[in-house]
Amino acid sequence: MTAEVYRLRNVEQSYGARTVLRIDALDVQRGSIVGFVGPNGSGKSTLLRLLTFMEKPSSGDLFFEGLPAAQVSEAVRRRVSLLLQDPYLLKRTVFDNVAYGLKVRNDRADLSKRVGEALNWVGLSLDDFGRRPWYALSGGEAQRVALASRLILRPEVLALDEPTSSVDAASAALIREAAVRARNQWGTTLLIASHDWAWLEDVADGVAHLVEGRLAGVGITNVIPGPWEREGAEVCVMRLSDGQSIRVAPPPHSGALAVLDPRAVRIERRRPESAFGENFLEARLISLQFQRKSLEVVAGLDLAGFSLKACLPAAENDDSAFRPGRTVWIAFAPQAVRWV
Ligand SMILES: Nc1ncnc2c1ncn2[C@@H]1O[C@H](COP(=O)(O)OP(=O)(O)OP(=O)(O)O)[C@@H](O)[C@H]1O
Repeated sequence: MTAEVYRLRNVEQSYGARTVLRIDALDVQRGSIVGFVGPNGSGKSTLLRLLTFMEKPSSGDLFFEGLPAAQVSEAVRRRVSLLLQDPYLLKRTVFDNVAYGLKVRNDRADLSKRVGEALNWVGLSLDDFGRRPWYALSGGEAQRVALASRLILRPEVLALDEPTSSVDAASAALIREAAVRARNQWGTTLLIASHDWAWLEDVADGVAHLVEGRLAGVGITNVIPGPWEREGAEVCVMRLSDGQSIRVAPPPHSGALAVLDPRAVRIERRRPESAFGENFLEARLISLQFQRKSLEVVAGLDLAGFSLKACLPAAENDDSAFRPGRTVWIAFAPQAVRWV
């Protein structure tokens, strides 16, 4: 078995004449947790459908465990499971829903015990829920039953598409714990599309940012939205609604995305005396979030209506100089902006 469970090269997905996903390269290691974040319509669900064999890419190479996707057997595909935001349950009891996958596989040994265990993983008991029909469940319970019906199969890959966005906080916590436990206990590779950025940053080995169907980067990333205007041959400008502007080198082709590493953004408390060669902009500090893994503090900034992130080493904020609500100055070099 390869260490890489997925390898994608130049994968595109189009619907009619519209290309909605264009992934140049993506590798996923076995047993890793990969998060996918991005605005609505950026292609997260489409990518998860390709990775779980629900759809075939329009073009490009998708390898699963070293094999081209088209050659992956039905038995192997069944070890890959997708949980959607709105769970689909069979019009049967909770027990039947959770047991269904095992029955289809003709694997009926200790059925009740295994259904009970799978339900326990998501905080439900067989005694209380086993005989309940599908319609007598809250949204959070239904989502947990749907997850249990996948966990009982001990999937090799579990893809979760916005698994917690329409459930309450208690159900969300149970879903998050059960998914991570599957990875820790069985080595299940987790692919998670979510707007829960804080959770992904906490548990994922890498968080991939999708913007307009393309991978804008892995880790905390800024995409500067534009629109960009040419100012001579060497400079492109984005004009903000408050009169400020951002200047960068021109893109290599139209349609490229401007990406700015948050570690390349400096935050200053006062207006700098000289702005020569750098972008200096007034911003409002909205949030500060400590990252346990990197020991950094991520500052969320509002810049005339669009948000930007900057990383502060934790020690730098010892004197609480930066507090949410304050006006600050941010600085970054034009060359810090990459085009992808
Ligand atoms: N079957 C389809 N036919 C046509 N267009 C589609 C189809 N599926 C997705 N799209 C389009 O592809 C783009 C990406 O959609 P996708 O659902 O993958 O985005 P997403 O990042 O998951 O969005 P959200 O966060 O809103 O769930 C959207 O513009 C969507 O309208």
